[in-house]
Parts: sequence; structure tokens; C-alpha cells
Amino acid sequence: MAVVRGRRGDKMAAAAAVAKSVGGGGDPAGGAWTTVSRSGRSSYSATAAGGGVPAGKVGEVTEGLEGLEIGDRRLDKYDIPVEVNGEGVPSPAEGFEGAGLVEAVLRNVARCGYESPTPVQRYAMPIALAGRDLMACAHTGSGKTAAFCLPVVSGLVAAGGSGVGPRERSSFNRAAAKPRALVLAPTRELAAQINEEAKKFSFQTGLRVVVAYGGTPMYNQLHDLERGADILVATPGRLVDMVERSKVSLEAIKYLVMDEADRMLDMGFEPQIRKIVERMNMPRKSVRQTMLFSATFPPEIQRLALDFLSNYIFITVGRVGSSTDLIMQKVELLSYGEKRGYLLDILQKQSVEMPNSKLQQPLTLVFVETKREADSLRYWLYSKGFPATAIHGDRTQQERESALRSFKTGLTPIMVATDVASRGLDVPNVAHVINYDLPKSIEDYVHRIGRTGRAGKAGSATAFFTESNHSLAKGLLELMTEAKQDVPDWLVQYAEKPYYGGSSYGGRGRRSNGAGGRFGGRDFRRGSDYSDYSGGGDSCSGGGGSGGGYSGGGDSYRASVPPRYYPSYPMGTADINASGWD
Ligand SMILES: Nc1ncnc2c1ncn2[C@@H]1O[C@H](COP(=O)(O)OP(=O)(O)OP(=O)(O)O)[C@@H](O)[C@H]1O
Repeated sequence: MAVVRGRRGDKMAAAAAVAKSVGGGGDPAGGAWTTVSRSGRSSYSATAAGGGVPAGKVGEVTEGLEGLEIGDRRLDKYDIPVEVNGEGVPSPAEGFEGAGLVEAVLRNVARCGYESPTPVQRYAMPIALAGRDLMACAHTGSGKTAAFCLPVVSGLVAAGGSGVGPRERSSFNRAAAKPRALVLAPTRELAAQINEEAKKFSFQTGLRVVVAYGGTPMYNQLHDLERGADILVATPGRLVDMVERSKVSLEAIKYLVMDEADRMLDMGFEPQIRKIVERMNMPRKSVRQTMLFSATFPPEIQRLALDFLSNYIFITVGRVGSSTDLIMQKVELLSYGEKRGYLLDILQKQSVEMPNSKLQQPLTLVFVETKREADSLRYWLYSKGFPATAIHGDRTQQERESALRSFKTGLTPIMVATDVASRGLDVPNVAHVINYDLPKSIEDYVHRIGRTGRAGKAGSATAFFTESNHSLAKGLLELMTEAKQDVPDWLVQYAEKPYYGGSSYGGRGRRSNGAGGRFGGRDFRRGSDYSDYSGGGDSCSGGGGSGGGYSGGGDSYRASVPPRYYPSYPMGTADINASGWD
């Protein structure tokens, strides 16, 4: 079987092996994150010590995970740098048992087949269980869902929610359901997915997990809520609706989690989030516990998040808080008119011949910019003999769910999608992500390609770059260089050419500073001054041989290191609802 070494040369083989395994009857690894042989070599930076991080200090650790074995694949060397920043940081957990989870939850972890925690879980669980606020940045597919679900479920069970009938529980009264934990997510599909995960982790605990999202009649969800809800997973729009109809009260919220938190706090969602958190009777931030998770945290969003957090701990796990090395990234320079032909070429080449001599496609996700293009491309692919489905905001919820199902099961192994599918969706065995149209921001690119290369598996990502994507060249170049990908010369030239398009070096709305800083990975509080952070990007982790250690912030630091990313995060996306975000 494939051996993944985590270095450039072997990734081709790894990606091909993934495609092969998809075509050849499934991946025997089955997504198990089985970290068997860890060298245990961990060294804290000068500012940290021992197994934990001293109070009031910045902790920084690079773990050399040698021999990280994933199913039957093996990473001979894979450095996962971790930065921890905050006061009184608890030590990371060695295993699930050592994390402090209650017995019932540990049994559920075992039922899920999780043998050992992923790095973000190791760090986040003790922090969450200690009752601390948290901002956690870890790459896509690294297990963030369990990192927040497990301690929330465990905390609720420990607080006495377990084994009590719904009607007797304080979480319910005749007027409104009073959940004790609220998990907010930007899309319906992601909310549904988190709901499923939370249910698995709550099995036989007596806790009730309920989901609320738009696009479907409210009736069933209300019926579910009436039976009591300890954990409510919701999209913001539907939640506001329910609270305004007095079907949900937020007064008992102990845990507030925002998944894809940078998306939740951008200008498209922020007004709704503020309304939910600040004007709907939710306990104030020092009373509740708030945890934010994402693979990307632009500094502007971090600053905004201060309004929702109290004395929080920041953790970032991964080389650059960005894409994982397990994704082999390619970028092709094309004209608009060449895109379809090129796509067809790729699909033909990656077809795998089955024993019955039928051709099979590995699961391939194709991102386009508009809903119209999603439909048009899907029909065109069908006409060329490639079974494809589409997911976007103009489809009914039923159609969206059915598209996702048909993609997951391989019935239509190609799914054409708008950004509605870019975040959080965990479809095992997606072998290839094709950015047929590149997104406007490097953050969205990171999330999109993160639909492959999940839970330690390898994957491929191909981007079709046209003249109109000039504004993204610099970010792409930085990202691909960090991830040790082959960078074509033309991309370097594009990145060096000045771009006069306006918004890309600062975007709209809040992000007005052209020296915008990184799209994730670094606690903005480590700048010399919160209010004067200008984001001289660095790699505080020092991973991948790029960027040195943190040199203390301040002007001299910023002067000596050029800004790393020029984000063009689409702040204030006007058509957020229209595009399928909830
Ligand atoms: N400890 C573990 N052992 C094995 N598999 C795990 C473990 N934790 C999570 N997984 C699996 O890894 C996959 C990815 O997890 P998850 O969806 O939580 O990633 P994520 O970090 O939230 O990604 P994204 O940033 O894209 O939302 C899931 O299929 C999940 O079941």
C-alpha cells in the first residue's frame, strides 16, 4: 500500500493511491487517525517549560511526530508545530483517557474508533474542560469538531444533565427550550453534520442534541425542541427566528461554540451573531464559556472576536495554520475558454478502470463561482458522460441534501459546488478538489482544498488560474511555498507584478489595512499592541523552514519581515443568503 512520507516527492504517489483506493472499493484506512508510534520528542521554546505552559507565558512547541501512522499509511516525518498563547494554559492531554473526559464520553470515543486524539484535540480538550475561553486554529480535517464536542458533552454530563428525563430537565419548560450549549455553524449541511457528531458523542449520556437550520419547515425542529435540548446546533438565521418566536431561550447557555468562527464573524453574519450573543438574553461572556474554531483566523476577525471572549487561550496547530501537507496542490494558467476542455482532460485521466471494465471516477469536488455556472457545468459534464451533481444556494434543501448524499455514496462522484460547500463538510475519500473558478480570498481557497486531505489522508487540489485571479497570486504563492508545493514560474511573476484591482489588498469593509497579515495561525495579541497590529506575518512555529521564531513584535520586526499574506477576504458578502449561507 501507499507510503506517505509527507514530503513533496511522495505525495504524488499518495494522492494517486487515494484515487486508486476510491476507485478500487474504498479506503481500508477508513479515516482512522491512528497515531501509533510517536517519538515523544517535544521541545518547548524558551518561553515555555515542561509538559505545560506556565501561566502568563507564551508556549510554543514543535512536536516531531515521527512514524505517524494513518491506517496503513505512514508519515515518516511530519512536524506539527503548535503555538499556545494565554494565561494559565493547562497541559495538553496525552490520550483521551488523560484529558479528563467522563466515562460515558470515553466509551463513545472508543465506539467512534478514535484511538488517540489529534493534535488540536490534545490541546483543546484540557483547555475547554478547565472552563477556559478558547480560540483554536487548526488545519482543515484535523478533528476540530470532536475537539469542541467532546469537552462540551463531558462538561454537561458532569454538571448533572445525564440520565434525567427531558421534561424534568431544566433545559425545558413549556414556553421555550433552554439549551445549555449552543453550537453555531454557517451552513445547514455543516450544522447537520455537527449535530450527527454531537449525537454520537452524547450516546447513552441522557443528553439531547437538537439541530435547527433554515430551508426546511420549522415544524419538525420545534417538535424536537419541545422534547428538551441540552445542546442546540444551529445556523444563525433559524436560531434568531426561533428565539424571536419564544421557542428557544438562551438564558441557560453555559457553552457557546462558533465553528468556522471567522466566517461567523465576518460582515455577512456578524450582525446576526451580535444579536444572538448580545441581545437575546444569553449570559455574558465572563459567565458563559466561549470557544471559537476555524482553520483560518484573519487578525481583523481575531480583534473582533475580543467582544465575545474573556481571557481566552489561543492555540494554533499546524505548520502555517493553513493547508495541510497532505494535499498536493497544482495550479494551471488557463484562459477562460480553456477551462472546460482542461477539466474534461483531468476527469478522463483520473478515471480508474474497474474489474468489470467500467470506468470509475474518484470523488471530485469542482468549485465554481456562481450558482448558474454550477448547474450549467453539471449538465455539461453529464452530457460528456460524467455523472455529476450540484450543490448551491438556489437548490432546495432537499435537493442539496440529496446531492450531498449522491456524492458521498459515489453515485455521482463529481459534485459541482459554490462556496456553500467550502467549509466544514467532511466527506471521506474526496480525492480531488478542482478550483474551476478560484475564490476571491486565500482563506476560502484554504477551506475549499481542505475538503480533501482529511484525517491524515492524502488528496489533490488543482486550481484553474486566469488573468482575473491576479489578486490571489501572492497569497497562492505564499501558501504553496509554505506547503512545499511546486510553484510555476508564471505564478511567481504574477505575484511580483503590482495589482491595481483595488480590494484585494485589503478587501472591503473592516479589512482596510493593506499589510493585512496572515489568514490564520497566529494570535494577534502577540503583536506589540492589540490596537496597532499591522500583521507583519511570521511563522511563529518556525515550521517548514519558513520564517523564524517570534522576535518580539514591534516595529523592527515588522520592518524586517515583509507581510506574508495580502488577504482579500470577502468581507460583507452581500449575497450571503442568496449563495446558500444561512
Ligand atoms: N481522534 C481521531 N481519530 C480518528 N479520526 C478522527 C479523530 N478526530 C476526528 N477524526 C475524523 O477526522 C475527520 C475530520 O474531522 P473534522 O470534520 O472534525 O475536521 P475539522 O478540523 O473540523 O475540518 P474543517 O476545518 O474542514 O471543518 C472526521 O471524519 C472525523 O471523524
